[in-house]
Amino acid sequence: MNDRADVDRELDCTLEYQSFSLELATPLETAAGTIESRDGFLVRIVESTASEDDLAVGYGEATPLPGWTESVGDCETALERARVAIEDGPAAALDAVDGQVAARHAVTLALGDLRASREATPLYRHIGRGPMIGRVPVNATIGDGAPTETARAASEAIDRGFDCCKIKVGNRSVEADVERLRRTREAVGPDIELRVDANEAWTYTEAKTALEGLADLGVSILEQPLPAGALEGHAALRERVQGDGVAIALDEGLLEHGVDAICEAGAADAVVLKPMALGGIDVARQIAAWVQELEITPIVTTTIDGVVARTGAVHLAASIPNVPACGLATASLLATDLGRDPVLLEKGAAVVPQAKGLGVNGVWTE
Ligand SMILES: O=C(O)CCC(=O)C1=CC=C[C@@H](O)[C@@H]1C(=O)O
Ligand SMILES: [Mg+2]
Repeated sequence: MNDRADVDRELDCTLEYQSFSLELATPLETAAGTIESRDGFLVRIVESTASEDDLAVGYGEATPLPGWTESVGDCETALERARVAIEDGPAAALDAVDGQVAARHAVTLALGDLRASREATPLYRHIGRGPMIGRVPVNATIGDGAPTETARAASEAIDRGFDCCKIKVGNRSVEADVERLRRTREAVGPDIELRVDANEAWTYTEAKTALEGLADLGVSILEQPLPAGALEGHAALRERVQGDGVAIALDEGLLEHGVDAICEAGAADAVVLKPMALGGIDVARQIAAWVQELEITPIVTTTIDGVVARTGAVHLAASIPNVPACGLATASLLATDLGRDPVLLEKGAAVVPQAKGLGVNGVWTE
């Protein structure tokens, strides 16, 4: 913090971190592999001044994911650097985690939580400076499974109040995946939004074939059908699907190419913003504002994180005007969590915490 008040306050910051391991209730099957557990670090930053009672605390979470972020080892090394560097102030701690996206996510989230708490404002209003937002729309996340299993999981999600489901594809033949979506559409009816995520699994020909079937089933978004590098391929798919309602979203492609290249190639209708993979909700918020200027839709998702990072992603989504359904309802994928979840899911939306800061408590083990 560098406003006038801070100089007068002689701020003193400490940073600590604790490792954790969270099992998934059921492994999440994706075309990029199976996610069985989430190992990471809880981060706490305490800012104090000479006066005893002037203490502020912020929490962050670094949950590396292979293929998306640095390794757990590199993350821990970066956090140790930040633990020492913060004696010279928050900016030094940020320098210490530069280039390590999960570690930077944790430090920036803890600083954001701390600063928003000092402002006595919810984190989403601290980062977006926008109006009060009560809820953000969310999608259910459904992994790869047999047609009957997929249709059942989607029906259960609808029964729990969701009106949007994102289904993992790309592990089977295109015909088998289209059949999975057909059975799901039969089970949930015409009014539920269905999206699919292929995690780079298809060739252009496979994606073209899939799109014909998916369009007939009213699928709204096809996420990352081709390898991350294939910008021209995604642009060509977009030209093919003009008017048939299937939008192309880039996820891994955003991390590979960035916004400029995607926009220049005309490769995406939407981009997926994963704060953990982008290095923080601050970075993701800037990208969201940028792509909305370019009439590209931002969609926020977790990286199947603990409650601290997941709640940070909810605040990020709440700070983005007119955000569509986001991949934030991943708490149920975890068998255990870091602490109580301040985010209630109801009627297809996440109720945004209005407490000061992040709004997560009881996660730190003394
Ligand atoms: O978007 C969602 O519904 C939840 C997040 C999600 O699907 C993912 C999180 C992390 C890695 C991937 O398996 C996957 C994705 O590719 O979007
Ligand atoms: Mg994805």
